[in-house]
Amino acid sequence: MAAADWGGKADHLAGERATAQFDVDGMKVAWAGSRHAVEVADRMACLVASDPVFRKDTRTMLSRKELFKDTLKKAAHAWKRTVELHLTEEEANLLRLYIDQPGYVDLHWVMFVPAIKGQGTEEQQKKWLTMAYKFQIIGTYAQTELGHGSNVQGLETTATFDPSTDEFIMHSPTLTSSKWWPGGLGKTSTHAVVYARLITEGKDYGIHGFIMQLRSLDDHSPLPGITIGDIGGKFGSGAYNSMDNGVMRLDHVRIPRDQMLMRLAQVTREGKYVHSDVPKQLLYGTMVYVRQTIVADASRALSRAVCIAVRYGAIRKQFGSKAGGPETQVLNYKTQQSRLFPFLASAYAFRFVGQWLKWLYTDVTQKLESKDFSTLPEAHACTAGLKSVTTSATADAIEECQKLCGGHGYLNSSGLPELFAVNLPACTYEGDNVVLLLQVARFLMKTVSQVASGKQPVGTTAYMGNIQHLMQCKSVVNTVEDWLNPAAIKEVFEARALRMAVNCAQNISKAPSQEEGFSELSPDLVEAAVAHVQLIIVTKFIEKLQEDILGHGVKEQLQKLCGIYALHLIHKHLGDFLSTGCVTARQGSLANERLGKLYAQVRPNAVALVDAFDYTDHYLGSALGRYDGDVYSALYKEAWKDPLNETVVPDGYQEHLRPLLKQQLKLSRL
Ligand SMILES: CCCCC/C=C\C/C=C\C/C=C\C/C=C\C/C=C\CC/C=C/C(=O)SCCNC(=O)CCNC(=O)[C@H](O)C(C)(C)COP(=O)(O)OP(=O)(O)OC[C@H]1O[C@@H](n2cnc3c(N)ncnc32)[C@H](O)[C@@H]1OP(=O)(O)O
Ligand SMILES: Cc1cc2nc3c(=O)[nH]c(=O)nc-3n(C[C@H](O)[C@H](O)[C@H](O)COP(=O)(O)OP(=O)(O)OC[C@H]3O[C@@H](n4cnc5c(N)ncnc54)[C@H](O)[C@@H]3O)c2cc1C
Repeated sequence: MAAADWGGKADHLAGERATAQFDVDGMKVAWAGSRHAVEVADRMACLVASDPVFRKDTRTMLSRKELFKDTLKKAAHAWKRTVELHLTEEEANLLRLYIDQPGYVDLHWVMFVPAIKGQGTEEQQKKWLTMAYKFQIIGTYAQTELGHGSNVQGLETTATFDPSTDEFIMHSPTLTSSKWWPGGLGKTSTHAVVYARLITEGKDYGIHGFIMQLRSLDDHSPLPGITIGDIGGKFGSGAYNSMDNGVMRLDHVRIPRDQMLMRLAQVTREGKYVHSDVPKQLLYGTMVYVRQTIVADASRALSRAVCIAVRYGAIRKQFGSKAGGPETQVLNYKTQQSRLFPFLASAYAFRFVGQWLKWLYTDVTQKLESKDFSTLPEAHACTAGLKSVTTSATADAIEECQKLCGGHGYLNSSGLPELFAVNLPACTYEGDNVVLLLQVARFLMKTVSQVASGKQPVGTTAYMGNIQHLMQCKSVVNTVEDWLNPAAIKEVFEARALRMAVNCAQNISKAPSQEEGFSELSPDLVEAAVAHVQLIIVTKFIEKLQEDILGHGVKEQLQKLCGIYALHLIHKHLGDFLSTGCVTARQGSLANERLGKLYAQVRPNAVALVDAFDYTDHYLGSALGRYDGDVYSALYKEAWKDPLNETVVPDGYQEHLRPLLKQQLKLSRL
């Protein structure tokens, strides 16, 4: 597909593609998850790339107002095409993804609709989702406030029941209770699920969700008592500035009682508070759903950055033989490989763990429907932990890819600054990554204490049941080749994760109270949580390799990437592995030696491995990452599109530059 996009011009990367030792189409299927997934993704990517309305090559040069209007235009056009072409939900989601411009529709589909699905009664779903599915209303998710984001229980907005009118009075009692951040709230949304403290019969029952209409469906003006605006420009050009993140104050706004989302709890006509038999944590269910989707987003963002850096690294040449021979492709430098190939491996690792997480989420949702809530804590820990580890690693990697591309990586036309700016907030939204890792740590501490009392852990913590062995085992690795053994790799990751968790639990137990111990040890707990999450990623990669993987050489390449993913973590976190006694210094250096060999084996396949991501030039949006490798022509062409180049002599010359130059010239003649 990318070849069609490239239009049959010279392929500067043909030599690189010729050295691939595997079937790229087979790898595309492994990456996408199925042949069907490749086909739909291709079709939707081409639809977007071939439609002039979805152009984005000058996006970073637009003013905020122009960018916002462009987003409205693209969203409306996407909806028109969705209806005209009778796209399925899967196709429509992909269309939105390839348009690649954050906007109100993300919040509408990814949070507003799921919040009503998860927290609304059947009747409420029927009423509100019917309108939402037809875009008769546009919704957002208004939880965070100026004063509180992470601490959801600390939110201040109130919803006070008035039995005399059968209404809730929605109110922002303080400046810090202003809703702050919700996407689409600023200028677009007509409705929102608003989270507020429910007060009835004089008692505060904590945070609950309410559906509120915010703007008139006739002229879009805010309804009486509601003050709304945009919170202002954000990091970088283009990027997340297409989104109208908003601020909202409510002044005693009345809504009917039946607009409280009543699946988890109800308020009766008389004002009695009644809690259902479902756990109250389901209030957080929308966040669990979105965290799961963010892992897939992270692998996509990381793979885009890696695709750009690998292709450019194969084109870019610096230095050469002293005898005047050809210069060296920068991708051939070992330092470049050791910085870049772990990201290539991570992109595949995050992709596969994201596919597994989607399965886990579906499984938990089915269990919840039959009132089995037993796997909810694990689903929370897995989504929180994986969201955290994958988004942090992705943001760091995109930044490093910019450096890997040298000066040209710093240009907007490389695509990397925008990719970084748009993915950086994923470390914060849907839960700050450190706050989420502390949730994982809490789950681990509980599991350790259950193991100590003889309970057998299940799922992703099942390894903790093997405590006798894992607390004292020594790695069996004796040669460089031994690090090829998945069982040997898994064992050291399990031992490291368990020992770090047990160390924390033991140290907490020495503190005056559990709470003080947890707080004092929180930096160690975060590291223990990261070790546990990295173990999940490594394990799921190893399990993926046990599946039927079709295509010549595909499995072999994935085995190498799995090795790189695991061994680069051992290298990076060697302190953990040494201090917990899981590996010796010698085994650590054997792992590093193995890593070097794997980099050399991946090198001839690097360009083909990023081709397998199957991105169009439109989606990649990078002069450096073009499929045909014609980097320099593209950079040169892109430069001339800058508004500064619209005139040869710049605006401001007559007022500021000319007088200065004339003045200095006059002075020099005196
Ligand atoms: C180059 C250009 C590219 C352009 C790209 C363009 C487009 C992209 C294209 C597509 C993108 C597609 C999709 C994008 C998807 C999403 C991104 C879109 C938009 C992002 C919008 C962002 C939205 C938000 O941020 S919404 C607000 C989110 N807020 C948070 O996450 C708050 C975090 N805080 C919490 O979750 C909680 O407060 C807390 C930290 C968990 C603490 O909770 P609290 O109740 O105080 O209690 P505890 O006492 O700790 O816990 C009590 C008990 O409950 C358990 N618990 C907690 N949470 C959960 C849960 N979620 N599920 C289950 N159980 C939970 C907890 O463990 C504890 O249990 P215990 O008592 O047994 O220990
Ligand atoms: C681009 C973007 C889009 C967003 N979209 C939405 C949206 O649509 N709807 C919505 O409701 N919200 C949205 N948000 C808000 C987002 O969910 C919050 O910003 C996020 O949950 C973090 O909360 P905070 O800003 O209060 O950070 P804070 O909690 O104030 O974090 C500040 C620092 O304190 C640390 N910290 C906080 N608590 C602890 C603790 N217990 N222990 C240790 N360290 C701690 C954090 O690690 C962080 O370093 C969005 C945010 C962004 C950036």
